[in-house]
Amino acid sequence: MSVTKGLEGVVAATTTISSIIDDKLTYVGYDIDDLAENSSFEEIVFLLWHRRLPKKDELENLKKELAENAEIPDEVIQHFKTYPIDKVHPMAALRTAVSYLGLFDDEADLLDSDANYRKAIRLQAKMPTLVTAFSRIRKGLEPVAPRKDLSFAANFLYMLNGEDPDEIAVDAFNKALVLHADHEFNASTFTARVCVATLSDVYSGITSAIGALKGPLHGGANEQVMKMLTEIGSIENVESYIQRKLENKEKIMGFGHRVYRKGDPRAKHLKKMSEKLTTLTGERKWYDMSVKIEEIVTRQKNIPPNVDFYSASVYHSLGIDHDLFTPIFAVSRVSGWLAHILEQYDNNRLIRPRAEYIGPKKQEYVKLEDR
Ligand SMILES: CC(=O)SCCNC(=O)CCNC(=O)[C@H](O)C(C)(C)COP(=O)(O)OP(=O)(O)OC[C@H]1O[C@@H](n2cnc3c(N)ncnc32)[C@H](O)[C@@H]1OP(=O)(O)O
Ligand SMILES: O=C([O-])CC(=O)C(=O)O
Repeated sequence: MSVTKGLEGVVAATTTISSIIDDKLTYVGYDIDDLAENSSFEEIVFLLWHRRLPKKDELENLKKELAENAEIPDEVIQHFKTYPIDKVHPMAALRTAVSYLGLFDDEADLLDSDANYRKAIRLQAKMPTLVTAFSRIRKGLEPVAPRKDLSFAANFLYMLNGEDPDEIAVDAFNKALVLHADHEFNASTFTARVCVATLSDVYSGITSAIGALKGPLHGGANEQVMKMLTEIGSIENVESYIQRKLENKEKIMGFGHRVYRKGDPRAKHLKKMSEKLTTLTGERKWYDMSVKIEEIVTRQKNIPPNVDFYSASVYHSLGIDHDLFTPIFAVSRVSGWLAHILEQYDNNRLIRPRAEYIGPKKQEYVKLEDR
């Protein structure tokens, strides 16, 4: 047996959902650059789940289904109110809430493909409501009910703040959702697939995926990037802060990737958005500091930024609390997780690799009283 640490380069299955080839990302063969410039997030959801772009009426129908399923049970709202609100990270709250939500879905344990598709709609529709309801409850505010006349992106911002978002914010948020929707066999998607490959249910798959996304080496990095930017504080401090980190062999959050070598194709879109939004808010320093960090890390380590780096200053500029950055990633990525879960069920085999045992062998058992 040969072991590849972290399964680097190991191809674990086939997929028709997304690909990363020669540092290019596609969803069902469509280049991420085209999708980022042109698509609504709802179109991406359709594309990932049906492997083709929707016609107008199909898109309208999906939007309607998402809008009609966006409300969450009152029990879930009341449940949030029992959480130790000032200690709980929103990703932990989301992980718990998705699991809890499953208890109220009569079809939770039905595994036929129609029931699974209906659950996919319900979960995708409810994720923004869960995140925004928790965010409001912990601030002592009542949750804002979803509206049926707003796009997916606009509805999120509306439910978060309780007021109509402006067009620039909606466009930026929509683009961020498009860019985060799927990414081949990343850690959280793989986790979801491993879970449902036991023929466990969709809610278990998504709950496991949220747990995996939460870690700072994966989706949790976007919050850590903003923490770093806040700690640095101003452009004059960038050089010494980053040098110190590199000398101490600490990782710079938002840099590096297991698959991309020349760079993450999503980062340039977020960088452009960061420049635009930070200029508009009069807080361009976050963008300028980020650019300087990028210069130093690429010059010294030749490690380019990933999707999490510039998304931090984008979300900050949209007025979003820093610990909601990763839940927002989940609001988008649940579309990819669901696509992969449905693909896994369609052609399932238990996922069960081997481990090479390197511990002691042929040990002789010694009775408790003789040890
Ligand atoms: C949505 C996402 O999940 S994107 C990734 C989000 N995560 C982050 O931004 C956290 C920071 N980045 C990292 O920790 C890593 O680059 C990962 C986890 C993304 C990829 O990890 P791996 O493929 O296992 O690479 P690994 O950690 O082995 O790094 C390889 C080398 O590059 C260095 N390196 C990798 N990333 C960084 C970084 N961000 N800062 C400094 N050095 C780094 C490592 O120290 C290592 O150097 P060495 O060979 O001298 O020991
Ligand atoms: O693919 C990965 O390893 C991580 C990543 O960029 C993502 O999930 O978007």
